[in-house]
Amino acid sequence: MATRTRPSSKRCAVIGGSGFLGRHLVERLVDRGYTVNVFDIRQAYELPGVTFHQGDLCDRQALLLALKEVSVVFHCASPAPASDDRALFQRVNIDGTRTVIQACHEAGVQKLILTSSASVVFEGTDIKNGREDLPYAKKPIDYYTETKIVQEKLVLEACSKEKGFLTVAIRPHGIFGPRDPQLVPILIDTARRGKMKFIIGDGSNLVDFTYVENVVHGHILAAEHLKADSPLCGQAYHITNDEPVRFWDFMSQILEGLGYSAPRYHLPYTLVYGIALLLWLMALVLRPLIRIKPTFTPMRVALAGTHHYYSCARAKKDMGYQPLVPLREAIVRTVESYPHLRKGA
Ligand SMILES: NC(=O)C1=CN([C@@H]2O[C@H](COP(=O)(O)OP(=O)(O)OC[C@H]3O[C@@H](n4cnc5c(N)ncnc54)[C@H](OP(=O)(O)O)[C@@H]3O)[C@@H](O)[C@H]2O)C=CC1
Ligand SMILES: CC(C)=CCC[C@@H](C)[C@H]1CC[C@H]2C3=C(CC[C@]12C)[C@@]1(C)CCC(=O)C[C@@H]1CC3
Repeated sequence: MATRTRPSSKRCAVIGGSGFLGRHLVERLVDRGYTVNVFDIRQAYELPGVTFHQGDLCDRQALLLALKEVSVVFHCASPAPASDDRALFQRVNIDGTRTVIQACHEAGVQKLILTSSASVVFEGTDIKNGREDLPYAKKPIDYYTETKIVQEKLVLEACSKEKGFLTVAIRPHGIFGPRDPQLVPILIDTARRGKMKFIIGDGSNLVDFTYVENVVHGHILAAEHLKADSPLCGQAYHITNDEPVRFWDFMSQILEGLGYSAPRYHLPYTLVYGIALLLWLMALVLRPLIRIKPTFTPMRVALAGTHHYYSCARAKKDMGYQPLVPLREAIVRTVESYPHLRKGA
């Protein structure tokens, strides 16, 4: 058992603090006067006021060292959705989260803030202004989502005022911003391979894209408002930019901002989804012989061709959330942060 001394409310740990969201969160926490322990499988940077603990979150002993004298834990580690590795998702998002909760108990941590995902309610069909009381997806669109659902339930069910252990889940959607290794790089890679010519469906589907600083703001508000007498205990909160945008307009603004042409030709949604499903099945059958990673997975086609935007009214009401950076400004900042992905660079 770890020795317990009274933790300071300004001492926190960020599990997954070397990742895209995690690092932005760490930087903001340091600005706000927190002392931060980062726990991650890799160390990606150095920062004054931050102590790194390298390890796998499934390793309780390693975690305990990072949680010593910590009162608030942010858990934003996960394998990347693109890894599509069921056993890895199960091990890290489910078994690993159980270990995180257990280690929090042993270390005397008072608050656990989980980065969940709005996709826990998404089944590949339209969601318009979805609220947190939508049921969890019965048929999640991939293993990542399947394990994010179980992970969220584990964390919210662990909330116990009696034990002095409070939990909350933040559900962001479509996080983007400087240093994101997914959205802009995937988009530009697709454009460079000449595959960004088509709009899937009629192009009118609205989606939430959330600037990383707004997601960070939601996490810190949640941590600071989470108290035994607050409505946040054991609840999930959507955090978005609160400006749903046409998926294809958003993609076009990033593409054009970086000097590429926006897609112009339309393809029927059901046709592209059917082809993606076929390719995915073929990849599954051939997996023992050869590992293929198709660009157009059914999950990606569903994300690109359906409405999926969420209400953050609950976060506004319970924790005074308002996005800090509007979408237009967020897109400008993001485009400027990727000079190496500019056409011709
Ligand atoms: N990006 C998005 O659009 C959205 C993200 N989310 C959630 O936000 C969180 C952060 O996402 P994001 O910043 O994009 O992801 P990143 O992959 O950038 O960050 C996750 C970090 O966790 C680390 N990690 C993975 N497995 C382990 C492990 N077993 N032990 C310790 N550390 C580990 C990763 O290391 P390594 O890179 O080596 O794997 C990485 O540094 C995730 O929980 C994700 O599900 C939710 C909604 C949308
Ligand atoms: C809204 C949301 C949850 C975004 C998450 C990030 C990624 C899932 C997207 C980032 C770039 C997107 C993209 C496509 C699908 C979804 C993304 C990977 C396509 C592959 C969809 C089909 C195309 O025509 C090309 C797109 C490239 C960019």
